[in-house]
Amino acid sequence: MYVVLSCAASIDGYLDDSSDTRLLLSNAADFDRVDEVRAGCDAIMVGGNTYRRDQPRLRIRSADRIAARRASGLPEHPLRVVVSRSVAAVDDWLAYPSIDLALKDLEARGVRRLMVEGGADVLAQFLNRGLADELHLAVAPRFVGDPRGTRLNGIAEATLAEVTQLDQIVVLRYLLRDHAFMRQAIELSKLCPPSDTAFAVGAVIVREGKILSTGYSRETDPTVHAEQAALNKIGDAKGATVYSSLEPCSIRKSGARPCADRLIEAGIARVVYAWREPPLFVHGDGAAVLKDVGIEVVELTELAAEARATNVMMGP
Ligand SMILES: Nc1c(N[C@@H]2O[C@H](COP(=O)(O)O)[C@@H](O)[C@H]2O)[nH]c(=O)[nH]c1=O
Repeated sequence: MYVVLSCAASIDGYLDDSSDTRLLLSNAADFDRVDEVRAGCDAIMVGGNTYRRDQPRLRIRSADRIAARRASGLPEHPLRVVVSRSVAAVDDWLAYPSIDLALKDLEARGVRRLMVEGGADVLAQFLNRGLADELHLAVAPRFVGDPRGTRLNGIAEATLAEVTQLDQIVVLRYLLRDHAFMRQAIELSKLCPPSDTAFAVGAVIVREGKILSTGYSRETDPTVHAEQAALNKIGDAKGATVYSSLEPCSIRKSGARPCADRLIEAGIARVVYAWREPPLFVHGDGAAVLKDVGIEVVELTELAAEARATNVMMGP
């Protein structure tokens, strides 16, 4: 299940103040954006406090979006879910005593995309436990300054994927799994048969939060690169993200087709790498080649040392 966290915060990071009335931080355009995200999901979740205090409707507002869902065979609205030990299910709401039980049952019900709209406790649990794929944060141009209000708390690693301005609101879209997938790629690099003349690299190909394929250097023959090995195992990688512990190559000493070209040809949408290729064997600029054709490229410099450590020829 792909999990999208969505909330609006003040400049000072508050999701809500301590008053009984709902704090509206979004503007009309932003509520419309939220409506679009809702329409793309199978279920929407809130916590018990939000359920009690806000009495949220969690319905799609746009008639066009409802019609589009109906036309594609979906129910008009996503399922409505509350996680709380004390709230009982009413109307068509689904109530669960814990996030774990909710996720298990929603998965069984065929929910593929879940949106979580709050409150702070539920969002923090998803962040702290690494259960979420994306965070959409709308920042409103005001301060709340209420020490008894609730803030967006949590410990997670995030990369910025998109910034949108809707009049006075800035919407930040963060991806929350890049670091975990990169650590998996680095683990794969440890499986590479040793070589003094080539790097040890691991690669993971992911689409919509699911791993499509993995590979590592020299996995299937003495010259194969990690991205190439991973691509070779699947027919379709269109729109996927490739995590590679090393920047994809743009030139190969052997004259073989560089990985950057292979990634472009496969229709890869996004490339994340940890370690920029040092000019040891060739002078590569894979990242630039990929960016030139409009592929989103992200460098996780904070994991570069870990990716490099597998390569003993680089010295300590
Ligand atoms: N106030 C606020 C949000 N509040 C969220 O929306 C829910 C209410 O949904 P509904 O009853 O369908 O309008 C509420 O319970 C809370 O989770 N969301 C945002 O994007 N921006 C905002 O400023």
